[in-house]
Amino acid sequence: MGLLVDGQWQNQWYDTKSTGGSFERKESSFRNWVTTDGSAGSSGVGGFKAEPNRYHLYVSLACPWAHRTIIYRKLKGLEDMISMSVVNPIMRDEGWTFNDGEGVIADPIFNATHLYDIYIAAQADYTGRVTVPILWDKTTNTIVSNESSEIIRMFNSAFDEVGALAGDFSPPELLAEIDALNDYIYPAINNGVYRAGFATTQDAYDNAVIELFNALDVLEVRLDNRRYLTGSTITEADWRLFTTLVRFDSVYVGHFKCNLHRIVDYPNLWGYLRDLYQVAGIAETVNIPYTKMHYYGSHDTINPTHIIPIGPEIDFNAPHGRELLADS
Ligand SMILES: N[C@@H](CCC(=O)N[C@@H](CS)C(=O)NCC(=O)O)C(=O)O
Repeated sequence: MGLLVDGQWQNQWYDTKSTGGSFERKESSFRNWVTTDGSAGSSGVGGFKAEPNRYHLYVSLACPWAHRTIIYRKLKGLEDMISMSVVNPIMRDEGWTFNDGEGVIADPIFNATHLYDIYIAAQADYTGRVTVPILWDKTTNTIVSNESSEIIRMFNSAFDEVGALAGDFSPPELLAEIDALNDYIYPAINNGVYRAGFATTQDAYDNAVIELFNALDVLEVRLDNRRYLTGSTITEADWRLFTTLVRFDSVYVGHFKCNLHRIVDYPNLWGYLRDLYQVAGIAETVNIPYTKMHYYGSHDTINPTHIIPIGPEIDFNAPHGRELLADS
């Protein structure tokens, strides 16, 4: 794990000293938007028109933020028009690499060895973390965005006029509710598991875990009479929650010490997780062995032996019965 400083790679672990043992995720650096006509989006500069075969996505199959973009690429039928590379699951001193291994799809553009090469290609003096996902523009040779929440909003609609599949996961009438759910779920749950796992003081860990499980309890009640978070249709809020829930019992319970309960202990959350997993195409976006290799194999400070636990056994394909809530 490390970062680039003026385009030079430096190997260092997250600094939690300056924040009293708490892990604070840094803002993403590239914030441009692909739009139907190439006009500027809500941040960044214009010039990124939605066109088939123009963009390339760099991901890790382990990363819950990158997973969002893989799901949207799949559900919106963008696989033939947006190419994709997958980094090696292990991320240690050199950061993410394209070394051969489980799930790896090499970089067809630069044949890069390291993911940081892509950041340097976009900006030779880049300073910052080297994260997935990255949306790369093959026409202007730069990074459009490295912010997953914005990449999925682009994938949701920008390519509709050039052949994407129908489907709007953030329709205008639900947008305020989706944004409110995201604002609640991101700090407490999506990033909450990381705040627990990367904490370096007992207090920081305790606070993160308590907030995490309080939020899961709230959602368990919410899903009692709603099939999905906003009701009877799947929205962006569901996909953003899904990528954390699907990793929870295999990784976050053990590796990040989020062990008050497992997702299989919550009847509604567990049924809901299976329901989303069983949506056509989604199972293909989930790779639990790769995901376990990443977390248990990469974080030296948390798991210095790199031993990967064998379990748990989880049957995401078991019937969930939640279609009975469809009209609520
Ligand atoms: N805000 C970013 C966060 C992405 C992120 O933190 N990705 C992690 C993997 S799960 C990463 O690449 N970390 C490498 C690092 O921090 O050095 C997004 O949502 O796109």
